[in-house]
Amino acid sequence: MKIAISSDHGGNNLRKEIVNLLNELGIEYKDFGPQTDDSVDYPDYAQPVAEGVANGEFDKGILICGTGIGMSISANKVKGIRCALVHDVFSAKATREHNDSNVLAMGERVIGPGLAKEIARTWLTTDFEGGRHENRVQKISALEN
Ligand SMILES: O=C(CO)[C@H](O)[C@H](O)[C@H](O)COP(=O)(O)O
Repeated sequence: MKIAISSDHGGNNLRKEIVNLLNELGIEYKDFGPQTDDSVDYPDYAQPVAEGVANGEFDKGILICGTGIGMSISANKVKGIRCALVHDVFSAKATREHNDSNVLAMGERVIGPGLAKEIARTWLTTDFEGGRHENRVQKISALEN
């Protein structure tokens, strides 16, 4: 599995925590930054991650900003992206099983690093259930056309 990850300035600290988790789990990743704490615009950092997942270069993406909202709105503008904004472990599991979400968004100003790491771990290790959810995910894709 290959992961793309980025944040804005509001998500820098949590991004570093999640990068540590990816290292612990032995998961390959590309970190799209930012490399400084300067204020940046979240769509600029959502774009390479979302496009990289949509074009198949990466299997999944993780995006972090202050709330996760700006990142999730931006990512979901890219065709093929199903970005889930998640702040609890139940939803992390459900969005993989039911929605086959391919990007996870979280907010550093909303939850602490312990919970965020548990959410990311759950999201990364839960498979799509298929079955009745297959048709629903296809209908999401149909909305893009
Ligand atoms: O997009 C967001 C809100 O939906 C993120 O939380 C951003 O990180 C936030 O807007 C950045 O705000 P700042 O005041 O410029 O740090």
